[in-house]
Formats: sequence, structure tokens, C-alpha cells
Amino acid sequence: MNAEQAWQATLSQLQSEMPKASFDTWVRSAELIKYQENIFVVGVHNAYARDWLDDRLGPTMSRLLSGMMGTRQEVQFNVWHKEIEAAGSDEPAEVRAPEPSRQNTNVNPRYTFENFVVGGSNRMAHAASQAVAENPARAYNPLFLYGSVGQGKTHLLQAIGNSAIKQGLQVLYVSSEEFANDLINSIRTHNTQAFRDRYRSIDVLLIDDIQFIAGKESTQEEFFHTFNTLHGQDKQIVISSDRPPKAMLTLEERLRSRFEWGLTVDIQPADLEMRTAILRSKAERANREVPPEILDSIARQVQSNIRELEGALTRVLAYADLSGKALTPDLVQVALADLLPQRSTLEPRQVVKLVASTFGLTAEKLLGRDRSREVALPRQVAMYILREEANVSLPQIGVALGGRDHSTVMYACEKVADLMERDDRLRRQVLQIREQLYSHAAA
Ligand SMILES: Nc1ncnc2c1ncn2[C@@H]1O[C@H](COP(=O)(O)OP(=O)(O)OP(=O)(O)O)[C@@H](O)[C@H]1O
Repeated sequence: MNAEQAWQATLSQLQSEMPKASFDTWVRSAELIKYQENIFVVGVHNAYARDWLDDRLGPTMSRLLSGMMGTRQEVQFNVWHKEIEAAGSDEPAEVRAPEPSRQNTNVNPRYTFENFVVGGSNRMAHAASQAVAENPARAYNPLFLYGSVGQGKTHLLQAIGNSAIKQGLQVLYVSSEEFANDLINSIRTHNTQAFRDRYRSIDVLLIDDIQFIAGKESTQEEFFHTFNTLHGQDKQIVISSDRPPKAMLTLEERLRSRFEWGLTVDIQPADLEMRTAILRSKAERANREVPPEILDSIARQVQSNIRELEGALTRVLAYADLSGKALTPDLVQVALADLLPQRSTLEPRQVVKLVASTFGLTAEKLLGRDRSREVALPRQVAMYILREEANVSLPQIGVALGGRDHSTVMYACEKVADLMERDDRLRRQVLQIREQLYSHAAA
């Protein structure tokens, strides 16, 4: 494994383990700018990020990188803005400054339309994003993309950004947390004018995870004015969120209605076919030959989101490289063992309770004799989840679900597996339950 691969694998691991807001604010834009004599020199945008990373993540990153490289590694964080270097800071001179066109845009050249895999679950979102990229402020303004965690919203925002940069436009990508932090800092340093100049003088504003401004009054107020200024000047705004505007309960009405002015599109969780296609594309881009059955096995096991899917592929490949073993289904199981929930620790009672509450039922109802669809389907989902996640046999599942026989359980598992490939809502509900089981298991 070379330094760049170890760095990317470390980022994937941190991303799957850290709270999303912290990862986006502090880690996402960090870049490996140099590797020399077992030192990873990482560029970050400002001194806050440098200090935060140094304090909180330095030792963890060193440990992860040391594990991957097989020898002790250090990490050094450096601020790499050109202005700071010019102003005579004590940052090392060899730290490379970003390309001028990308300076301060926060747009990562890695995310493009070319490497975005299109399928049924994201076709509309992709088409709308491309339309916006081709005709900024003319196609849909704002474009509001929403969908659950790790399904490609940021990727599309960044792809729009990359395309706009190529057209010579001024672009700025920020998460809503960064927007709020910038605002707070500007107030603290009495520099709100600079804040406004920064946000109101661009051609394309890409704002990620807007749900985090819900409930923050002054941030909403400022964003409202930023939105109006840009929109009034025919500048493009693209927003992403984990839910549609209507479901953002503590969002001011005037913002909600503005978000709905343009086009609102959702991205559905990727189905098995899409997940496999994404893995195939990632493997090809990394110039790795991965047998189809290995891709299929990873795609079947990692359903939660595409970020974890990518992390799983990286992990399997790293595991094969480090151990020198061939890529086989057994190796996939070993490599992913601690990513997947610990089967043996899951209690049937815990699953029954969680499934019942997800579907608005009581555990007694789920275990009872009611055969109406409202109860029978959740009961079958509980059977399916126990079959997939817990270390229990079909007859044991039957007993745990109120005394059903094992053929009923088998039929239920097949039915739910089949339904999940066709019914987005059900797939999301099952994913939500699995995610909660993961988080309980990790707690
Ligand atoms: N259709 C796709 N094709 C290729 N890669 C994808 C696709 N969808 C997502 N990815 C990859 O999956 C990872 C997670 O995607 P991304 O960060 O865009 O998700 P997100 O929806 O913004 O998540 P969050 O809700 O956590 O912000 C990224 O590395 C991205 O490149």
C-alpha cells in the first residue's frame, strides 16, 4: 500500500466512525500534500482546523496509518493558504499552495459527473444536477437535493462545482455548519462585512447538509439574506439535505418556501444492482481486478450507504494486499467482520422491539396472531432481520416471533428480500433498523 492509498483508507475509516458534522467540518477538506520519511504532511485550510486535528485526531491518524503502512508513521498538519505563506508565517516553505482557480472554493476535483454512477435511485438528481451545471441559474434555482446519509448528495454538489469552475465561474462549497462557524467567527472578530463579501460575491453557492441550520436563528437569518442577494442577482444556489424542506420542522417558513422555489429532487438508497455497479466502477478506477462474486458479496452485505460501501471495498483490497491472500468470499468475510454488526450479540427481543417501534406497533402486537398486512409485514421484517443479523436458526426465529414454524420464517425472509429490491420505502425502513442495531451494538 502506498502513502496515498493509506491516507485514503484512513479517511474512509474516520468517515465511517466520526460524527458526520465533525468529519465534514474538520477532515473532509484535509489533503495529503507530501509524504517523506514516514511523515504524512497534511494540508488544512486554517489554523483552527490544524489545532483541532492536531489535538483530537493526530494520534488516531498516526495509529491507523502506522497499521496500514506496517511501520511507525507521524502526521503533521500544516496550513497551506498562499496568503499565509506570503504574510511570512512560519509554515514550511515546501508546503504547496492550492491551484489559484480552486483556492477557497472547497471544491474537491475528485468528485465529478464522470465518476458518478447513474441508476434508478439517482437518475433524476443526476439529470437535474447536470442541467444546473450546464446552465447555472437558468435551469433550476435553487436546486434542492435530499436523501439519506452517504447516497451521493455531496458528490453531485461537488460535480456541479467542478463543472462551474471549468466555465470560469466563482464557486463556493460549504457545509451549513461551516457557514454557521464562519458567521460566528466573523461576529467574534467584528468582520461581518468580509463574511458577506465572501458569500455574496460568488456565481455558484453549494451548501451541503442544510438541515443543520434548522433551529439556529441567526444563521437562518444570515442565510436568508445571502440567498436573496444571490438569487436576486441570478446566481446559482444548490442545497443538499437529509430530508425535504417540508420535513425540516424548525426551519423558518420564509426559508422553506424559498427552498421550494426551484426544483426539489430526492436520491433513493442504492439497490443491489447500483451498489454492485458503484463497486465495479471504483475498482476499475483504482485499476484493480476484482472478481464479480467478490463485488456482489460486498454489495449484498453493505447496504447502509455508499460511503461504507467504498470503505468496505478499500478494506477488502487492503486486507488482500497486506495478507498476500487471494480475493475470495472467505477473505471478504474476515476483512469485513468488524464492520458488520456482531451477530452473536444481537438479542431477538431487541430486534422485535426495534422493528415494532419503527412500524408504530407494540412488541405484543408483533408477536400476536393478527394477520393483517400492517402487522404481518413488520413481523416478516423482524424475521428477515434476525435471519440476516443474528446468530439464530430458523426454528429459533420462529419461536422468538411468537411460535411460527421454520417454513413460515423462510418464506418471510424471501418475501422481504424480494420486496426490498422493489419497495424503496421498505428498504429505507430496514436500513434504518439496521443502522440503529449497528449503533446500539457499537455503544
Ligand atoms: N452514484 C455514485 N457513484 C459513485 N460514487 C458515489 C455515488 N454515490 C455516492 N458515491 C460516493 O459515496 C461517498 C458518499 O457520498 P456523498 O458524500 O456524496 O454522500 P452524501 O449523500 O452527501 O452523504 P451525507 O448525507 O453523509 O452528506 C462518496 O465518496 C461518493 O463519491
